[in-house]
Amino acid sequence: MGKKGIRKSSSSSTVEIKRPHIVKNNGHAFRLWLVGGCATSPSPPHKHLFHVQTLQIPTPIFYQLFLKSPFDTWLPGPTTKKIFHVTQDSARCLPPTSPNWTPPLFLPLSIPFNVFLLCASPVVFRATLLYKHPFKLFHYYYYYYYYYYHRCYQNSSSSSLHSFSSPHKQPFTMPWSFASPYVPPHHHSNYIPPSSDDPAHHGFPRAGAWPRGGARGASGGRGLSRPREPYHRNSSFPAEEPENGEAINFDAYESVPVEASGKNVPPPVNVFDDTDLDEGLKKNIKRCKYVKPTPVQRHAIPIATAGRDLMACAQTGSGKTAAFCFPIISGILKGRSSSGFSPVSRGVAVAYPTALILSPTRELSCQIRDEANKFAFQTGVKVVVAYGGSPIIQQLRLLEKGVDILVATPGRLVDIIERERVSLARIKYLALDEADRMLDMGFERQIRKIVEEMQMPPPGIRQTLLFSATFPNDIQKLASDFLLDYIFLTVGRVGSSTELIVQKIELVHDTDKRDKLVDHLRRQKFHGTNGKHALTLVFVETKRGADALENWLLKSGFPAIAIHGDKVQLERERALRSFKSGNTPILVATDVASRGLDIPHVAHVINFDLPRDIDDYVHRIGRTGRAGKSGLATAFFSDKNSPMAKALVGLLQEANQEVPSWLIQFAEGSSSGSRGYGSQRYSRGSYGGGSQRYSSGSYGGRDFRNSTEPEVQSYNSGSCGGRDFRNPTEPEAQSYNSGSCGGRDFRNPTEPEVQSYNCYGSHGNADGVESVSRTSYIDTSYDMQNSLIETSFDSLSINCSYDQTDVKSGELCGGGKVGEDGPSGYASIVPTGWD
Ligand SMILES: Nc1ncnc2c1ncn2[C@@H]1O[C@H](COP(=O)(O)OP(=O)(O)OP(=O)(O)O)[C@@H](O)[C@H]1O
Repeated sequence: MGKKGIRKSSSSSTVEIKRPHIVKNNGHAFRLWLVGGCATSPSPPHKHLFHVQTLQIPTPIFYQLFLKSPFDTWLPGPTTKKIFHVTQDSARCLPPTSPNWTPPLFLPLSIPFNVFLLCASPVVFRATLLYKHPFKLFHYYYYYYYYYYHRCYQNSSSSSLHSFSSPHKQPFTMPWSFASPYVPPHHHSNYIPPSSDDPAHHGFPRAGAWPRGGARGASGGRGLSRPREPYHRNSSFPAEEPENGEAINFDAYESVPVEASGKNVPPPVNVFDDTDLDEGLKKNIKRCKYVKPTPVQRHAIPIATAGRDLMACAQTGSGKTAAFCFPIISGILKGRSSSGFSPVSRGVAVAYPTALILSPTRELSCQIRDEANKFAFQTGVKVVVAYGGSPIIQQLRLLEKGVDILVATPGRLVDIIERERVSLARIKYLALDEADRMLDMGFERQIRKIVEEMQMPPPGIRQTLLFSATFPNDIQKLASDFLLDYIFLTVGRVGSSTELIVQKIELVHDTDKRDKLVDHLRRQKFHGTNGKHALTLVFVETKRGADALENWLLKSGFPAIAIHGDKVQLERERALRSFKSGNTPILVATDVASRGLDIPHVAHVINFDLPRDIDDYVHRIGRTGRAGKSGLATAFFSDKNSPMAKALVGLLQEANQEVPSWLIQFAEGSSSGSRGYGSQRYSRGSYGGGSQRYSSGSYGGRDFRNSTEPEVQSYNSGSCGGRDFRNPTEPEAQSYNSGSCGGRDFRNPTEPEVQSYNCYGSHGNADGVESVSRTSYIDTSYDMQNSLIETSFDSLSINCSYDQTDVKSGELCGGGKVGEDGPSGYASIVPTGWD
């Protein structure tokens, strides 16, 4: 398909699809892919919509047309032989029950949509797409359809297809298992059509007009009513600066412990203006209202812009994404000429990205793509995401147009490389987000294959940046294969996001967990604003458990939705969107949602089932208490979790949390031997033994090189989250803090090269010599208390806010502003794919 069959019409903004691609034909039904926009689109393509203006069916036969609209409902088109027009106006003016009513179709560039046609014989379709410049993107709605339609189609006999043809009076209802729960706004009694001169709406209802239930009621899947989704505000299109910011308390980071180990560590910066970043990028940073760099950014950006390899371990929610995106975007802009794509002999375009960012989950990849797009706004840097669970063809098409930064999950990347549609031969920057997860058992082989066997330039030629909130020594050792003369950076008490997250551990019987959960949820409802629940993320162990709990919560009247790896991508994305928007404020999740996802205003994380690995616990609770906000994390601890007790005790102590006495007893009991979890890791360090890691009191990881601690620079006086495994005796570490940090360089078992910065601003080593034993610096430069933080470019007004209740009392925390259509802030999951 591609550009073939598409003709640019006389109007420069209109394209005509001459030969739509008929994907399926069983004699009765066709699914069309109208893919035409790319022929005429100016860049950047992803920010443009095509509006289907007319759809012509010239064959004089009886037919029934079903259109899949962005409103997620199959609706019958008119039974007529004449040309009919699908226009915004007709959709708006006519009641949905009118025979001539058809829903408007808004198409993002080059994304197919479905037309479902029942007719006696094949017909030829023609459609005209009217190019519209969007203020908002709405495209995500209709990619339900691909999936639902596909399943419906495969599972339906032709007789059931014919049952579609009772048209007009009410929307077509699919079998329950295929039915989308979405109710088009036109069916809502309180729908207020937007005025035509309101560019922000383009025929879509206002946010506040979206009800939670819907006319279709039970069609919302499994007979249980589910909150409906509002339209999505795409914030990757930063056309406007946010109108209202939100004060975030960054005091929490004032004395954050920082430790950097390695040779010649570049000094940190205090403000973005002091960095060597590209000017265009700096403008975008200002647009993001990032007033000051977060601690990890202060240290990581100068290291990365100096071209050094970096392994960085910093608290959840502390801004690691920007810490690796900024240097990459800036580097690309500075060395622009070497990027691009070139054709190969077979005429198939091969994309040559300059930067590759790998992440473990699809949702996180999308989030990174969106963040990167935001930072790269108007710089011309092209960001493309590739992830499984969505049609590869769309991703290939985008890649054909060129890519500077490719964000990908490993499996899909390997697939694309093996199809020879992407080459890694010109990669200058490789970043691994959640690097410890990427190098853990599940992904290691694939990552090695990508990094070592697929033409990627070796360390030294490419720059490698590894980031996570946790970095166990064994993973550091693996990761060090990909790095050259790297710096290991730890920021903060990595295991716990300092005291921002109040952690509560409750002793419960397994059979009582649901009752306990209900207690918490009721309390949250009580504390929510306007009767809304505060956003609550409930983690369970298994996918079946997630489904079961979701169903049970729905039956009990709680607006819940589940996300897990067995759900198709569309369902996963829908669940996340619905949760983020506040429409379904309870998300039941497996660990698929535990890492990286930046969901503003998650007030409460409940570990309904505790994870088996303390690192997973750290990441899970890190979904709240982000970017300086407070948060609450509750864990249900039952007998079977006793092997976790020691790790938990250590973690709670590290984060200055209250440790229940019964938990200490469990910890002591399990230290006498019964761990019961086989060879699984529970924590790092001193509580462990043999091959098991239980705890060390020092969370998050330390540079494994520092078993002698050769080159550590310490920037604060705390106990940091990690240590360089290279520095066991810490001879060369630069220490910016005087504590046990969240990670240590595994290279420093004896810490031979420790560089110490006792107090930020008075760079520790009086003689300026780096290779001295650690001294400490207090990092006081990070005071953003009064800065307005608003990461969204979206200017929709924010009306009400959730209560910020007292952290100490153990009540609901997190707070933040929430509008009628959900919390404010950057809605970072913008799905693009189809399943
Ligand atoms: N300098 C800054 N000023 C204000 N807000 C920031 C700054 N840097 C990042 N943020 C915001 O902080 C939030 C958390 O950032 P991010 O998702 O990058 O955290 P993270 O460290 O990657 O977390 P995780 O470990 O969970 O992946 C985001 O909403 C981001 O927009």
